[in-house]
Amino acid sequence: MKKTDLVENALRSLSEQYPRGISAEQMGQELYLDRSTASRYLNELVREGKARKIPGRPVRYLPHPPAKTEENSGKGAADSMSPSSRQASISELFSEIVGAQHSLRSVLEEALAAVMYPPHGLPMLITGETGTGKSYLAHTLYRIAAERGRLRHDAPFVAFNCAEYAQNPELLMGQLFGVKKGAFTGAVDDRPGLVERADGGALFLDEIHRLPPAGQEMLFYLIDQGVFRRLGETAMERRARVLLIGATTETPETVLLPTLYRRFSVKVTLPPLSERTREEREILLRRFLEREEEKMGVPLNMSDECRQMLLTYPCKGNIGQLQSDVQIACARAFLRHLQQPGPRVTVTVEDLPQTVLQEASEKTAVTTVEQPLPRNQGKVDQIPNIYEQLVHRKQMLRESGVDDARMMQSLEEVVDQYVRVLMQTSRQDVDDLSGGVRLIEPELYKLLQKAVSEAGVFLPSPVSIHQLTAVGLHIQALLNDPERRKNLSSLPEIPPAPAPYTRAAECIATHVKVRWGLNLPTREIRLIALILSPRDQERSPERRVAVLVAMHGESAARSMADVTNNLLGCPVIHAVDMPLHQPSSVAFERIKQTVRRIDQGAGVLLLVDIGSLTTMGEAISRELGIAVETVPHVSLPMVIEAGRKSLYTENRLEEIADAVRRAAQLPSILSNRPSNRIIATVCYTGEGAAVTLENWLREHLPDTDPDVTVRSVRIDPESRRSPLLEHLARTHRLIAVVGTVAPELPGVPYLPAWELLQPEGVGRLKQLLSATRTSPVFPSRSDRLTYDRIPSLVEQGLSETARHLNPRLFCRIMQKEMDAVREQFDLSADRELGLWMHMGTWIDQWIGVQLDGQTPECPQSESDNLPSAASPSDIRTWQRVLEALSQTFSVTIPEQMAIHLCGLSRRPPST
Ligand SMILES: Nc1ncnc2c1ncn2[C@@H]1O[C@H](COP(=O)(O)OP(=O)(O)OP(=O)(O)O)[C@@H](O)[C@H]1O
Repeated sequence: MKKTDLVENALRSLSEQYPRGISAEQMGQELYLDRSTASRYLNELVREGKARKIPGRPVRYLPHPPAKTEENSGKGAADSMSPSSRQASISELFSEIVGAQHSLRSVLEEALAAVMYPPHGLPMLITGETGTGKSYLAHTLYRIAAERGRLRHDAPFVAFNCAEYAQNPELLMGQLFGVKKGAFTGAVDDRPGLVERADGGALFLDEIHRLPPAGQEMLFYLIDQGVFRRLGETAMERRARVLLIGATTETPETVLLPTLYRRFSVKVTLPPLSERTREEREILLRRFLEREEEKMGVPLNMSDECRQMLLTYPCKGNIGQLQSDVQIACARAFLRHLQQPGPRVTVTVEDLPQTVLQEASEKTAVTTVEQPLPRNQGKVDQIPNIYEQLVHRKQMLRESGVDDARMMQSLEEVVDQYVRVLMQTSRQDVDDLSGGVRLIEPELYKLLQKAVSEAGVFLPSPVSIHQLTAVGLHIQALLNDPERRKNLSSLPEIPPAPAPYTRAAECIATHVKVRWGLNLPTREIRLIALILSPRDQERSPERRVAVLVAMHGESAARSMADVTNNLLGCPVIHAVDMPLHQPSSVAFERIKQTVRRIDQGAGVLLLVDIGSLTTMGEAISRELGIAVETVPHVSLPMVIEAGRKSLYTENRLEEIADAVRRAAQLPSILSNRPSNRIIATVCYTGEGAAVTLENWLREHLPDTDPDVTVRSVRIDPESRRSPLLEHLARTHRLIAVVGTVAPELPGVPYLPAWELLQPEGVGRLKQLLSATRTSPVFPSRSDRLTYDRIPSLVEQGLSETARHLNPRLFCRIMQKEMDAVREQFDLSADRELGLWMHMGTWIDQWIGVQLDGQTPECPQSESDNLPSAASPSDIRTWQRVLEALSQTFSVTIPEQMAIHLCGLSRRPPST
């Protein structure tokens, strides 16, 4: 409805109350417009011939032609407003609403005019993105209408979110309009609906577009004629008078029936937070903090950095999100305060939810890098993405409820580990090239040298080429990879390094900013200082076992090391070649120097071929005081095994040596015997789930297939590839890959781990075995899966694959909620295991999808379309589980999921 129409209608309905005409001021008071605006509209009506002016002081206006006397003109309600209340200004009336004087002024004027419209207000539609304050506005309007006499002072306010029952239209309509006994199965009594409860007051329907067309039509009649019927009744005999306020996040003209849409006389749109002024955002933040402070009963303050971030991050969920982000941050700070009491609670960036940091850094990343970047893309892949690791670790720890001190310690470990990898890679680079630096771009390296030499006068000890290369690798990875720049702020607080190194790091940051426009925040500068400072090397000793291959010949050792490093995708094997003409004293010296250089504090595994080389290890160990374990008769499989095992810091020197000796005895699975059958078990580490599965398969493989070898392999999390797996596929008959992650390996059947523990999975495996077998078949052993093993199996499975979900927490919720499902669907343990993994995997994906700002979608399966539809009680059972998961992980679960799960959990037809 246009404002002039509003004024015209008001002029007509008020003409009885003001028989001598209404002045612009009075009209303004009635409609909460200022005097000049009311006067402008009244004069427009005069020009259009819809009103006439009564000259005098003040000038008055009457409708033209004169209005008919209406019954129930709303006189009582209007009269009950005191003159002073009529004069209350918008900002007084909406004193709680931030923005009433600026961003929201015209919206509020219009909305107020609608609810105050005689006799009982006009139906109104509020649109706006989620969290812009639609519900809040609706409630405030109702309060004003009740306080100012447009509604009874004790009139009800009934709010209902139509999305809540949207998947069950019958239930939704019943909730809203009431139910006649017997209207549908389960309607055992006559039941009034919300419309009846709201009679005489306000009915707020959020997400009104989720009402089915029949419901929208009923609403239309309710607005238009004040009549409705309960579900199951045939005649529109019931009457109710409600002030209807609808709200939607959608474009209403495209989602509402045109009849209903048009029936909303007033439509207002609330602006998103990004369109509100900085001052308004500041007031909102202050107000939310005050509320939290009041709840805590302890003085509260916030660090400047944190405040700044809350005032500037995009905050896609608008005011609602800002409010909940503040609440979460305050709750975390309060928890810390309880553990370490002090005079006040201080909220810092550390307390902010991950989404805030992510959104903030996305924004920074977009704006900071303006210049062309050095390109050395291939090399970036060797550097782990510390930001992603931190985000992941933080989320896992938070969900597991660890305290802040442990969280900090754990994040520091991630940083330490990262610095170690940088240092190790830089050593490799520098050593292998006899002094040259090849992994980082020359321009970047020169710039680092320049920056450090500018600060050099202050440095107590010179920065080594390794340290500088490590810094270069880190910065280069940042410059080349936008994904890393997105999460810059996820670094934890790093303790400051001694001032000279911080100064050197600042110099580097300045040069990087000038050359590439990349702004390195304080934490980044501290990380660089940490790498540069000598203290770092003491703080983070390298703990991996180093592996050295030493062999007679021109290039045998080097080429074995190269093949292995290539297969493992990591430079883990060092090599010393011993040409036949070289005296063994020279070889001894070279090996000794190499051992000294590559030892990281966990010892060196020396793999040699024959002769004098087999005894050198012991002598070197005695001389250097470094643990050296020698394994002779080296072969490629042994080098690969050594490399694989040394990648994990938990493996000790003797364990790796033993594993390598065992590999020497086994029939070589790497020898070129393409007829040998092999099953690879895979996971992201090659050590966790892959090894468990390897053991499981060895135990469960039928005796009829003694030739099948099972081999655990690591899959690279980024590329989902594994050179070793590809190698096995070339050299063997790779009949299946079983694991927690599907590798990129076309043509080889993949069996997810959890499927293997279900009858279908075992069946598939048997088929694969029999299809590739040449000998006869014997029955296999039975699977002894019991219900109580499900949580630990699923936790283990998910911990290999889940990127966002906390597997333990997930299993805890499932343990609590699944009893009802098990009972209702009569689930066997193996089917249930499959369902747990299925759900865990999907929820993990949806959290990721949601973090990317997208909407989760329901998986599809053939059973979804089976004719035997799920019963309401089946759906409800699954809905309860999904609700618990949705709340715990703050993830929106697609509505269809419950039906999808009903399909999956339906008993298989008996055969
Ligand atoms: N103008 C405002 N001034 C002060 N607080 C506000 C304002 N607008 C919203 N809020 C606060 O933001 C919170 C979220 O607002 P609200 O729930 O009304 O948003 P919404 O648009 O209805 O969201 P949704 O579409 O998700 O239901 C409210 O609890 C309220 O405290």
